[in-house]
Amino acid sequence: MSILLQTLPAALNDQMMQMQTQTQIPNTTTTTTIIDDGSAAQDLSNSSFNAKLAVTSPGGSKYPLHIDNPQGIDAGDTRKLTCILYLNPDYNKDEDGGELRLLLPSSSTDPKTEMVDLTPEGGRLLMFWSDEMPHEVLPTAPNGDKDDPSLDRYALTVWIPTTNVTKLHNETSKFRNLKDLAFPAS
Ligand SMILES: O=C(O)CCC(=O)C(=O)O
Ligand SMILES: [Fe+2]
Repeated sequence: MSILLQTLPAALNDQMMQMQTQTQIPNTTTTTTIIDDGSAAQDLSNSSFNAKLAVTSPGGSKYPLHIDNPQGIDAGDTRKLTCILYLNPDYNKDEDGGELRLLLPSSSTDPKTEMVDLTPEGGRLLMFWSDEMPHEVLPTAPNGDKDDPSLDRYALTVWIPTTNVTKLHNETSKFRNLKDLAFPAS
């Protein structure tokens, strides 16, 4: 784990690691990357990050639809990349719930979103832009006993800031309209 955390920002700024849009869903793969294909030089920090280990209780706990960094520099928030590593090795997709739901563009020409649900299987690493991607966590083990610790959902999130605030809420991103589509009243 420590190796991952130390090398991830540098690797993401490496030309060899620049991602094209790549969505691998679901069960036979452990890595899912949903990143704009114009991702060269987002100026990700290689010296700082925030991290959170979230333990979500069974019995239907959920996390509502949101964008991690909706306001960007207006709120003093420079987080650009969200990386989530799921940690439940024995995840049971029929009972354990807690899928991460992403709202993605239907197509490059269609002003609609489609939902993509990803199971939080242990070992899956998911990355997306913190300032653009609407997402929510569906109920965790909705029929499970809320006091059963074996049903707890574990997720380690690392947020990596950009050192260049012009990269936040960039009007040239192909995901720039997702916020309005996901939150039409706001
Ligand atoms: O645990 C997850 O799958 C996502 C959690 C999340 O969206 C967040 O902490 O902002
Ligand atoms: Fe989030």
